[in-house]
Amino acid sequence: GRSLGGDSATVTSDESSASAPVPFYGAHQAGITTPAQDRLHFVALDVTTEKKAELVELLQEWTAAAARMTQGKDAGTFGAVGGDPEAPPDDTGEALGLPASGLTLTIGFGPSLFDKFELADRRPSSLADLPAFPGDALIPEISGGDICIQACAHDPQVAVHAIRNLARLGFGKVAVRYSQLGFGRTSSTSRAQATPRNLMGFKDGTANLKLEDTEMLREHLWAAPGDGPAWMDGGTYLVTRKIRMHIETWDRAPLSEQEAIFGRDKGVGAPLTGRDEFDEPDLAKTGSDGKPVIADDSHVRLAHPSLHGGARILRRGYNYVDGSDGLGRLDAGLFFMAYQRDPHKQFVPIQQALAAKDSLNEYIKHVSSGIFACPPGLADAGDYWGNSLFA
Ligand SMILES: C=CC1=C(C)c2cc3[nH]c(cc4nc(cc5[nH]c(cc1n2)c(C)c5CCC(=O)O)C(CCC(=O)O)=C4C)c(C)c3C=C
Ligand SMILES: [Fe+2]
Repeated sequence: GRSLGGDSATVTSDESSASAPVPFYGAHQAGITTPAQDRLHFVALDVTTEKKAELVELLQEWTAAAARMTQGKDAGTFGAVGGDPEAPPDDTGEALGLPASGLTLTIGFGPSLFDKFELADRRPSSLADLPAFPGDALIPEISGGDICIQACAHDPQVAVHAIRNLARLGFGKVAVRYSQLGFGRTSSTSRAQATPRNLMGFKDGTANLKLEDTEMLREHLWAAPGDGPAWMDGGTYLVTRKIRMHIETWDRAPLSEQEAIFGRDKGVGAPLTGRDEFDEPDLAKTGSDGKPVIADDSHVRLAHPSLHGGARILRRGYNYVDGSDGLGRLDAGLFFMAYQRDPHKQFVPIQQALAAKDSLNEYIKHVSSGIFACPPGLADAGDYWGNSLFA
């Protein structure tokens, strides 16, 4: 990992997979199909400089720092303690001695960025603002953003360090709009991962798109040539929704009601029509009362691809607890993140169905929303975040 004195990080073979680095370069950005790490620090920023050249320069500095930090190195070449004692260090230091911890840094560009720097004609139609949904209680101050950066790692200190150093580099050019910490990944994105649980106690991620589903990822995740502007080929679109849970009310709901809401069993995670977690839900099956076993207003039925022309999304959300709300209730829920080829054909119809009649709605409230275009991956150190957009 990072050692005192800066640029000498090495990865030794005895490092466990939780501490090992994830490659930064590749056809697609890391942090999307990367098996979901345990921790999240997500930040949305607004561009404050009016000079395009300053923004491009920042994106280049960010890319260099991200390439270093994801490999377990300091943000800058001198490091936290290796530089001129009369100057502020080029790394803040709180990750000294810590390994890469699976850190991934994933960038996305929000619709509002394209109102600046005469970028309007480069804005993909898939990046159109999301419509309002019934029940939305969005707080503008924690929604939107010109740019987002998702930091995921197995160590929260490493994720926080990465975002802090990128924000530091952005001083005077961008301003942090909001940021969100998350824990306990609420989705598995690989078949090798056990399915984790959300704060309602249910397994979350069972029917998710997984990195092994190469064919489905091509169809549902990655923007392809002809989809939109060429700068997004090989990229994908991120939708974020901060969804607060009325935890105390939920905790007083009977188990049978909780299971009916999701259409799945709480222990194993099996559909109410099956026995094992990965059994396919049988949406046509009726019980002895003649009603569907998986209720018409259950979450799994309303979100199921069969109701949305086969649309699927890659969910990659995290649990959050932001302390308590001053009224004796936990301020907690799900920071939902989903990647897809076109949010207006995937997230939007699914969320329209959920917002209209999901029985879960009694227990949740959407308080923040974001949509971002995440460009393709970088080939090598000569490339930088946003190169395909600004070039
Ligand atoms: C619009 C997309 C979705 C939102 C918003 C959403 C919120 C949300 N979900 C849970 C918990 C579970 N979701 C589950 C399945 C599931 N959810 C979505 C979409 C949204 N969820 C989809 C597409 C699916 C898969 C449907 C299918 O193909 O069967 C499950 C079941 C287990 C699983 O497959 O992951 C749970 C549990 C919460 C708590 C929540 C908001 C707080
Ligand atoms: Fe869901």
